[in-house]
Amino acid sequence: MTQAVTPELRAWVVDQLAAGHSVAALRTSMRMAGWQESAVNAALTEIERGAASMPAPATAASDEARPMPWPDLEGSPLYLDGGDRRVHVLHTVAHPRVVVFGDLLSDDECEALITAAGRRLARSLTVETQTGGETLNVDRTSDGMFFERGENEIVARIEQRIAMLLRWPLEYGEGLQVLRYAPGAQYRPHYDYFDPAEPGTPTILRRGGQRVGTLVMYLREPVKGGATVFPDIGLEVAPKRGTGVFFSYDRPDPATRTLHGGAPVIEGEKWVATKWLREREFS
Ligand SMILES: O=C(O)CCC(=O)C(=O)O
Ligand SMILES: [Fe+2]
Repeated sequence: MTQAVTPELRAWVVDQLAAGHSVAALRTSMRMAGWQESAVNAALTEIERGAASMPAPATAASDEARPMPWPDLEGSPLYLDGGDRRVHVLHTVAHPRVVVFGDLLSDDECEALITAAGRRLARSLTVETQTGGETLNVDRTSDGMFFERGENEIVARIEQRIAMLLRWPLEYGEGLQVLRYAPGAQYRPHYDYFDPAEPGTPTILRRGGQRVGTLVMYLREPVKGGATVFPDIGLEVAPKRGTGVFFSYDRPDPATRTLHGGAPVIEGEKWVATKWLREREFS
């Protein structure tokens, strides 16, 4: 039996959204109230269609904690269960919310990602050269590519692990991005959320909502340089292979103190894989 979307349910969802509750929080409440996933999806789709033409609420009126991707650090554990792997908790910061994971990826997993991504990086660079359409972004001088979610066995396994560690549905994640930094390459300090003031942002948000968390995983260590830096708090995370730095941000605002960047690589090559998490399903 499929549950129908009643006018009451629809009205309730509209009210909750107007009060500034996130879609992720609504999904959780609806599921807890016994609504089937299909009814939840149908209601949200219907309302999203209507909401596209409505102004967004001016501010998130609620002070209530909304669900965020974050590991269970209750009792300050040294290790976390990543399902198929025991992951180390090396370092945490409260504001911004940062956690550094050790032994998140095996050496073999790092190499497999580099090999799979490297083929595609080479190809995309060739295409750019052929068309002459290479655009040089001075803020980001690395080369990158995206995997599809679940594209191959390694990617799927890592995505599963991340979902379990961060207690965030796999479907809310973007495809894994791989970046390669040659000597001199860097990623200047930036925020990963989409700037609400940019004209293109509402369109981007239609697919999965805002970004709420970033996990940067180091696949290959440079010889020198290449730390992930958080200038607001003076934190530098060393790009150690297999380690990952996660940070979350509950609103698209510099007050989250999530300004971060990739410092210039001085010697050697740095490779990272980045997983961005959205507020809701990214499809
Ligand atoms: O390479 C790094 O250390 C940071 C990467 C980053 O900020 C990103 O991928 O958004
Ligand atoms: Fe970033």
